Amino acid sequence: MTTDGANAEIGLIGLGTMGGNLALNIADNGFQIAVFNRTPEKTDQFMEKAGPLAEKLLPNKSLEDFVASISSPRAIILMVPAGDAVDAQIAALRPLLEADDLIIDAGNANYHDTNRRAQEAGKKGPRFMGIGVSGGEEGARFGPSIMGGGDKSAWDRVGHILEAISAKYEDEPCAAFLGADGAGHLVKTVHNGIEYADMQMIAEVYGVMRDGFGMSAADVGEVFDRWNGGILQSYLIEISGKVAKTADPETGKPMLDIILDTAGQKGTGRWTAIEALMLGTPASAIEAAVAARNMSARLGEREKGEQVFGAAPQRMDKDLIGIDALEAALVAGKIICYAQGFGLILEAAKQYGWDMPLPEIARIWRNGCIIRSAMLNDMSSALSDDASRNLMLAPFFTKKLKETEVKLRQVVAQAALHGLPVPALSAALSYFDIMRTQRSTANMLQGQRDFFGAHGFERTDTDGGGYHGPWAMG
Ligand SMILES: NC(=O)C1=CN([C@@H]2O[C@H](COP(=O)(O)OP(=O)(O)OC[C@H]3O[C@@H](n4cnc5c(N)ncnc54)[C@H](OP(=O)(O)O)[C@@H]3O)[C@@H](O)[C@H]2O)C=CC1
Ligand SMILES: O=C(CO)[C@H](O)[C@H](O)COP(=O)(O)O
Repeated sequence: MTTDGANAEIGLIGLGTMGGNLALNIADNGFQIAVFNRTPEKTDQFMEKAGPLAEKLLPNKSLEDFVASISSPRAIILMVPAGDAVDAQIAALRPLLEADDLIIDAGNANYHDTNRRAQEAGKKGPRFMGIGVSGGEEGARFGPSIMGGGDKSAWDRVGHILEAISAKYEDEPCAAFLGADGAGHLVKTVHNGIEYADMQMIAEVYGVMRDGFGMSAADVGEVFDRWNGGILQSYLIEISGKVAKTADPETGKPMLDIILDTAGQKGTGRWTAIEALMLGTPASAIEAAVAARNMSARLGEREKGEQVFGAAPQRMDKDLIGIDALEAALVAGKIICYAQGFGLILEAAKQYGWDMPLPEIARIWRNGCIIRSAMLNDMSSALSDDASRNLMLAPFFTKKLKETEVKLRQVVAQAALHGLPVPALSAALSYFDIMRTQRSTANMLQGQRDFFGAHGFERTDTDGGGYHGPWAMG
C-alpha cells in the first residue's frame, strides 16, 4: 500500500456523538487526523460543521483511502457501538494494515471482548488496545477521562495524543495506562457501575423529597445546587440540580414531571454487577442500582401493582429526618459504592495478574468523566496510602462514615416506613453493617449447607475445616 500523502498522525472511525467530538478535540490539540464514517453523508455533515478545524481533518470516503492517509506505523481509533460492530470493523481493517499498525477500541467494550481481541491481535496482527473514554459529548470534545489498557508500548506510542486531549486536573492529564489487555475497559465498566449507583442514590433522595416531603422539582433543584457547594460536589449532583430546575418549553411544566420513569441502559452497569458476582466480590449498591433500572422498565407491571396494592409512597414529616440527613446519607452511600467499585477492580487485577494502580484510577477520575467529584481527590490520597485496604477503613473515610452512618440509617428506616423505595442506599447500609460485624449470621448458612449436603464447616473453637453437625447421615 502506498504511503504517499500519508499525513495524518492518527485516524478515527465512527463520527457519531463520541467519535465526532473526539476527532474535533484531537484536531483542536494540533494533531492532523484522518476520519472515516460508515455512512459517507455523515462525514460531509461533520466536515461542514468543523469550521477552522477542517484544515486538521482529512475526510475519507473509502476505508482504503482512509488507511492510506495515515502515516505509518498507523494508529486508528474506533468509536463505534460495542460488540459485533467492533469485530466487523477490525476484520475490514486487518487486510489493509501492517503488523505494527495499531487499532484502538475507544468504545464501551466488554473487557472480556477486549481480552479476546488483544489475544487475536497477538496471533493475527495488527496491534490492538482498548481504552475507556468517559465524559459524554462535552467531555469527548473538550477533555474526557481516558482509561488505557493493553500493551504498554502501544500506549507509549499514542499516549502523548491521549494525554493532550484528556481533561486536566490542576494541569495533570486525566489519562493513564492502567494495565494489560482489557484493564482499561474493566476500569471503564466499573466507572459506569459506580455511575449507576451514584445516579440511583441521587434519584432515591429525590424520591424522598418529592414523594415524602412533597417538594416541587424546582425546590429539589435548589437543594442539589446547595449540596454541590459542599462535600457532595460532583458533576452528577450539578446536572441533577439543572435537570430538576429545567422547565419543559412546550408545557412550562418541570421537565422531571414530563420524563417517563423507565430508565434505559446499554450494558456496562449490568456487566459490573455480573463481574462482581463472577469474581465473588461484593458490589451490592451497584447491583441494586442495576436492579432498580430493571424494575423501572416494568411499567406495566408497576401499574398493575399499584391497582392491586395501592401506591407505596406516603408523605412524611420533613422534621423526621430533614434535608441535611439526606445529604449525609448520600455521602455515606457514595463512600460505600466506591469502596465496592475499587474492591472489584482490585479483585479483577488479582484474577488477571494485572498491575493496576488504584490511586491513579481515582486520580484520572477527578475530572473529565461522568463520576468526577471532589471526593475523588481524597480517594486518590487514601488509595496512595494503602490500595489494598477497603476504602471505608482509610482514616478520612472512616471519619466521614462515622459522621454520616446514623443519618443513612435514619433515612433508610424512615423511607421503609413510608413506602419510599431506596434500594441502593439500603444495600449500602447493609454492606456497612455486615462489613463492621465480626460475628455475622453465615454460621446458620454453614449449618444449613452441612445439614442438606454434608458440605462441612469450620469451628470457632478449633483449627481446620471439614467438621459436620450431629445431623449428618451416618
Ligand atoms: N454517548 C456517550 O455518552 C458515550 C458513549 N460511549 C461509547 O462510545 C461508542 C460510540 O457511542 P456514540 O458515539 O454515543 O454512538 P453513536 O450512535 O452516536 O455513533 C455510532 C457511530 O458508529 C458508527 N457505526 C455504527 N454501527 C457501525 C458498524 N456496524 N460498523 C461501522 N460503524 C458503525 C455509526 O456510523 P453511521 O453514521 O454509519 O451510523 C456512528 O458513526 C459506544 O461504544 C458507546 O458505548 C462511551 C462513553 C460515553
Ligand atoms: O459511558 C457512558 C457514560 O460514562 C455512556 O453515557 C453510557 O451510555 C452510559 O450508560 P447507560 O447508557 O447504560 O446509562
